[in-house]
Amino acid sequence: MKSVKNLITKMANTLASSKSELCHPFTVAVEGNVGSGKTTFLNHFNKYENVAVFAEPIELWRDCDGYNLLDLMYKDPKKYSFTFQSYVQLTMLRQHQKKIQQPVKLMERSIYSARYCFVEKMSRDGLMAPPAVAVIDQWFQYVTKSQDTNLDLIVYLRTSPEVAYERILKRNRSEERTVPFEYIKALHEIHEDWLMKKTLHKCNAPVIVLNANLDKSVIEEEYQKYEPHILNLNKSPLRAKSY
Ligand SMILES: Nc1ncnc2c1ncn2[C@@H]1O[C@H](COP(=O)(O)OP(=O)(O)OP(=O)(O)O)[C@@H](O)[C@H]1O
Ligand SMILES: Nc1nc(=O)c2ncn([C@H]3C[C@H](O)[C@@H](CO)O3)c2[nH]1
Repeated sequence: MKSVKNLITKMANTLASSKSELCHPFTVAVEGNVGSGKTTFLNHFNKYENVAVFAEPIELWRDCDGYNLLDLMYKDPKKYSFTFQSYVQLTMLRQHQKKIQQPVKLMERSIYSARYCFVEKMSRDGLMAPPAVAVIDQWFQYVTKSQDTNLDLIVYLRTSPEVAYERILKRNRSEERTVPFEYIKALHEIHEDWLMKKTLHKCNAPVIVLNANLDKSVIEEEYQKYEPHILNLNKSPLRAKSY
């Protein structure tokens, strides 16, 4: 009788853990400077069927009811920073909320880097006035406390500003043509403070750091080195508590 009871308990626990995985997949955010190679990294993981990959919703930012908010932001940041970040925060929330069948969710950036890196930079540069920052932050605090935006792992594609900038020029995205090196350098320092020194804002998950300066011809090995962590093959313990 005892063995049947144990068997039923075991089955119930297995069911519960698989159900919880369906509701709360192991969620990984790939973070890094502009041009650090996030899209390229995501493409490497697209081949795994148990990973749902979500690229940054840049096409939404390029066409919000017919407006290219990304272009407007880069062309007139003082006028459009708040507008752009409001929409980025909404679209990133939607990415966090997307339900998947797979056990692992891999996202390009997150609602956290939008707030902690980009809004931070706009605030420092006086491109977003303090009242506007306060409103963005109130939404950010409310959303990250009331919705499941938790991350289980952050992959930091760490580049030098010089390498990132060189790649931006080579990719030649139309909206980024006016982006100066100083912006990329400052954004690099903000990522370093957030993810390496952990002196800026909260770092909401364990961070693994990849040397994203490595050239395309050899970087696959760097990606492969961390696959067990990213695919959660070691079945990490229960999810971190909500933030
Ligand atoms: N390891 C690498 N070596 C050389 N070039 C690379 C490497 N990774 C990416 N690139 C190239 O650099 C450019 C930027 O790469 P990618 O679009 O993946 O960066 P990203 O982090 O997604 O940029 P963004 O933040 O702007 O979306 C692309 O032209 C890409 O082909
Ligand atoms: N200002 C600002 N806030 C964000 O939250 C944000 N997220 C991404 N980006 C910019 C970087 C690339 O040009 C392009 C693609 O990543 O979009 C952002 N820009």
